[in-house]
Amino acid sequence: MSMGQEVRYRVRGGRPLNGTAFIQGAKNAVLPMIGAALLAAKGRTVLRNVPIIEDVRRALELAEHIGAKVEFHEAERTIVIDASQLNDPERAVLPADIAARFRGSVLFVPALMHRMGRARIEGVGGCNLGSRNLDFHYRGFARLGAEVSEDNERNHINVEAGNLKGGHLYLDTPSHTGTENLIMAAVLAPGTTVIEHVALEPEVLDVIEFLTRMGARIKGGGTGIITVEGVEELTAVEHTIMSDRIDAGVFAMMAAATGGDVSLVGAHLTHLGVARWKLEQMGVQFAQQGAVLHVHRDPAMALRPINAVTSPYPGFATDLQSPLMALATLAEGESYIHEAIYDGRFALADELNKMGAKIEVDGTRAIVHGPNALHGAEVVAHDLRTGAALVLGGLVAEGETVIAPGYLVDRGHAQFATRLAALGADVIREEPV
Ligand SMILES: CC(=O)N[C@H]1[C@@H](OP(=O)(O)OP(=O)(O)OC[C@H]2O[C@@H](n3ccc(=O)[nH]c3=O)[C@H](O)[C@@H]2O)O[C@H](CO)[C@@H](O)[C@@H]1O
Ligand SMILES: C=C(OP(=O)(O)O)C(=O)O
Repeated sequence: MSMGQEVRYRVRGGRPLNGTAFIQGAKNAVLPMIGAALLAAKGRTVLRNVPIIEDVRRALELAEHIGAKVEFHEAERTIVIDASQLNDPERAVLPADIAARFRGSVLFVPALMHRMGRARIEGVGGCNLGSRNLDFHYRGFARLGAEVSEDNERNHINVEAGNLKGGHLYLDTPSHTGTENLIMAAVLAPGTTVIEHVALEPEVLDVIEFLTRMGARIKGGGTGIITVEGVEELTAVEHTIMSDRIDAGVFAMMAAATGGDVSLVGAHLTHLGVARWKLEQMGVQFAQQGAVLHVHRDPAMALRPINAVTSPYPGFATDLQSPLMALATLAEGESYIHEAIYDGRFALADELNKMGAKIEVDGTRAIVHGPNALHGAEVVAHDLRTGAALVLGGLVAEGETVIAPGYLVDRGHAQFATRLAALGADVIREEPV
């Protein structure tokens, strides 16, 4: 696609962010919850506080494709899902044209296994961040009794799952979606399943809460070891999705970059983990007042440089590494960033360098030589968070920054331009005509 035919973000820098912004519901909680809703054979699931993002639209298309009835009431930010008709094994397919557009598609596999006895995965997408294997998922399904085979010629994965039963599972590293997927595979498998070395992310706990409300028996959320007692059926229930800590982190960093003063409705400091402390060290001031997080950065004080290493929660979130890199270009001195989750998440550095930054990358380590006066440029959003980080860069750059493809930003941030404009930023989302 050429730049003229796609959504792009156009940002003119120089205005501090001030005012109140609403933090969206969590992308990385709603996607597993849509997968979990498909486990209920009766009734209608109601999910509230749903972010209006492209990944949710793709997930709903996928749910319809396999036979669910879905309604997305956007004004109410509510999804209603009826999965009672998920019984045609011929439809147990995740087609590449939808599934390859977002990572969360892999979270549909447990529902296909339990409801239809099989699954064929023709593609799984997600941001291109280097190698992103799914071996922990498939190995776990196999230990629960599924037969997983690879069709190398077509690049498909076939899963036969007639008789799942509880088992002892583990993850090599605490994979976020891996944890959610193995829990969902276990909740309807007869017997006890123990899963060791699981993820502790707040979204995982929200998914456990949702599944528990549906009737699942899950213990140990947040401890690193989870025990699941299989139940016979799950019921459709109502749930309000937690707020998106990455969206909150991005808005906080944008306020920091511009020397602004914002109130983030729904944001929680505790969900930021180590990112909170790193931003405080840089000179950002936080105050939690109930469900509102106040963020301030004194424009008269220079931002301090920082060292950060990404790691699973509560470590510094890899999804916040990109906006941190953009913020660090403004800090007085050298910042060191080590990306320890993904081996290819530094595509942002070259784009920021086009805007006047001085960032050196060596494998999974980067040095940001600040401070730099950024200037506008035409830049490429290689992935979702690179896109958001470039919008951050644009907010402090001299002149105009044009960021494309905007689709990647729209995958994960709802009404991004509208919310930023409400804070006083000059950001426009341009649609192709
Ligand atoms: C939809 C969703 O929730 N996406 C989030 C989720 O992605 P996702 O769940 O895909 O990330 P994981 O935690 O699984 O991946 C972390 C690391 O483990 C590796 N790995 C993972 C699974 C596996 O079977 N084999 C394997 O080797 C991956 O290649 C990666 O290097 O957590 C990431 C890490 O916080 C975030 O960046 C993503 O925003
Ligand atoms: C990497 C991300 O998402 P996904 O796992 O959906 O690609 C992200 O949210 O930054």
